[in-house]
Amino acid sequence: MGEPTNLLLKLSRRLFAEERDRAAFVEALVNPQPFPTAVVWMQPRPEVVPFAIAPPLPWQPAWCDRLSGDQRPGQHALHQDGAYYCLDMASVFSAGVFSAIATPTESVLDLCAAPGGKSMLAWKALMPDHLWCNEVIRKRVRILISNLKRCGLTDALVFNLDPQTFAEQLSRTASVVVADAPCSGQSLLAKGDQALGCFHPVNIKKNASRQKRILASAAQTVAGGGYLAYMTCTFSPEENEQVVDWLIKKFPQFEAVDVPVLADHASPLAAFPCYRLWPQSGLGAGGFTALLRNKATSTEAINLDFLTAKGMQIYSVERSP
Ligand SMILES: C[S@@+](CC[C@H](N)C(=O)[O-])C[C@H]1O[C@@H](n2cnc3c(N)ncnc32)[C@H](O)[C@@H]1O
Repeated sequence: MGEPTNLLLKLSRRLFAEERDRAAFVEALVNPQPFPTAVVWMQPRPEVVPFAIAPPLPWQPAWCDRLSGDQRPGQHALHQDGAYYCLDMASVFSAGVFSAIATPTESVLDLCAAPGGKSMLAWKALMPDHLWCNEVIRKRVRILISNLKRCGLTDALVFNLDPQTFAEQLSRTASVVVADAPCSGQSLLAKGDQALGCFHPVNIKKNASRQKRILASAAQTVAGGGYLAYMTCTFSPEENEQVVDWLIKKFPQFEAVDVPVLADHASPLAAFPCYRLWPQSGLGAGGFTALLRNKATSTEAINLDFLTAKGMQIYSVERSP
């Protein structure tokens, strides 16, 4: 077992009142354990699923399976065929907020999309007429397109733009905007990955500023009556509850809404609804998620010229027999 740093111990004291909970949280980060993988079925689930499946969780959609034990679904031929997308259960947890949105939706904009997990989950959960997937880092666009193409989301449009461009060009347009924001990545430790400086106050502050910038653009892009889903894979309140609190104050037309399937995971660190998955739950590496609704009514028509000029189309590939 590794030794916890002072910064991790300090964070644990801010997150939990009970010593037992602090110890379990710290242990999950310094002594990583394997987490179950999830598969999201992008094609109809075969009658015989070639994996051992764990019992479903309350927030797990019917088109998603949680695998038991140490299985490698990414190496199966069905994966190459685009039958499913593999991800961490923490992503499925965060996407649980989609269950509180009426379907079908007109348009979903995923502002921080690569490699594509939340786009896939949004597409399955919300059945949008339009799926717009944006990734600001150019070299990550390729993996995003490759995953969307493999899984058959060839109607999606892919963008490589700063989120501010959407606020300008698709102002008050999208039914749902997803901001799975870059963060300090503290939950990566629970998976045994490195997350250098993830507890350092300067790093946390820098991430919180970037998250607020992204959310300000996101808020301006949501149509009247539409939704903004905010999620991270980190634990610092500065990047989670405090960012949502900032958003509600800055854009008072937004309110955080209840997500009934996540009720057991309500964050005790906010007076409004938002949700946390802890790494010590054993269900996933952890994360934060919140759903905000735009109470305003004004909506603008889709700017088709912008979509045509900046959206990259995904062409389907012929599958080999
Ligand atoms: C947590 S990852 C997204 C994971 C993805 N949503 C998924 O489920 O597969 C955050 C993404 O935000 C992108 N990003 C970094 N800086 C950004 C910025 N200033 N604005 C928007 N996205 C940014 C990163 O390149 C990264 O792809």
